[in-house]
Amino acid sequence: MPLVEIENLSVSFSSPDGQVQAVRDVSLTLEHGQSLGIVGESGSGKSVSLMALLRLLPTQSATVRATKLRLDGVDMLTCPKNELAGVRGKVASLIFQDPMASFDPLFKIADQLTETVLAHFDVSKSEAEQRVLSMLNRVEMPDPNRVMSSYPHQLSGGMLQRAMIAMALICEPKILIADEPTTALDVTVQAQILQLIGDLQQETGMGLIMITHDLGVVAETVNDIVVMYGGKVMEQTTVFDLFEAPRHPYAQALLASIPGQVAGKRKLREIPGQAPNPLAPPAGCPFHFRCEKADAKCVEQMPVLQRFGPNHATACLKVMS
Ligand SMILES: Nc1ncnc2c1ncn2[C@@H]1O[C@H](COP(=O)(O)OP(=O)(O)OP(=O)(O)O)[C@@H](O)[C@H]1O
Repeated sequence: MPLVEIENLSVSFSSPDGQVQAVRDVSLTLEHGQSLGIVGESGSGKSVSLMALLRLLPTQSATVRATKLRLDGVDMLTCPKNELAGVRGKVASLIFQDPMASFDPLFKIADQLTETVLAHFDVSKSEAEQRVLSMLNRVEMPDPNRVMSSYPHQLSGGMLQRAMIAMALICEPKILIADEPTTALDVTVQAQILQLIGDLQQETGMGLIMITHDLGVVAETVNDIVVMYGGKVMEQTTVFDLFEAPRHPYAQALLASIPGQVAGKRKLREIPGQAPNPLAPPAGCPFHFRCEKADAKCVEQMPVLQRFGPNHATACLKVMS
């Protein structure tokens, strides 16, 4: 039984300007112990897809449709509201870009982590404190004893991010969902944190979904990858295959935008043009406005994901023909 099963997921939001079509017919699966990156530029529907899975979207404005939405076997579409927090708490932990948001500024790090342990496990306070210290060591926190007695504002960005990872992992989740976990950090610290997340995923055997706009971020941390654009999946494959032979013109453009990939230059290459308007998505391929290969058919016809071998699927009319 897969850890995550999302099938034909569509999400829209009602807004004063109309319906925002945030996610359109997205399907993806994650097996236990596997790692997946969801990549795409801002607004492509990455976070909303995962928030829909966890049933964390605002019920007043969001309409969620799917033929399957399962987390560790639990049907999240029919799960009673009063059981959702329990399912999420037992199965999934989330880490975000802003670790400050996960901590209460008024309490010491040790107290907050210890409370988390006590809420999840039937252990004594001193045992919980031991677990916290050992987890801080595991996330390679510098000077963990000092960190235990510090308030959140006394830690650097990198240390806070390590503390948030410790808080996420101390619940022993079956899946860690990391949404742009390193965007706010400088490049050296970013690399250390990504390495840490990758190592911990291997060590614990938990599943990992890494959401990012940066292909470089997932290259070292995950095995499989979903490339999203305009609320849709454009390409689905292994990281290795994507880097070796990207098929979709958008995936090719993303790869070309990684510093160092463009013949000798270390400058980010922008993809010219604007993302599609989610209030009025085009009938055809959402990337056709910016695609050098697009023709009249791409403007009218929505490409479906087509398989090329066991591990590679692409939604592009030009690749099929
Ligand atoms: N609560 C909401 N109400 C209305 N629209 C929303 C809401 N949340 C997200 N959206 C819209 O849904 C679309 C997809 O957003 P989403 O956050 O999933 O993008 P993303 O790919 O994760 O990008 P980012 O990296 O910037 O978060 C965007 O157009 C966004 O404005």
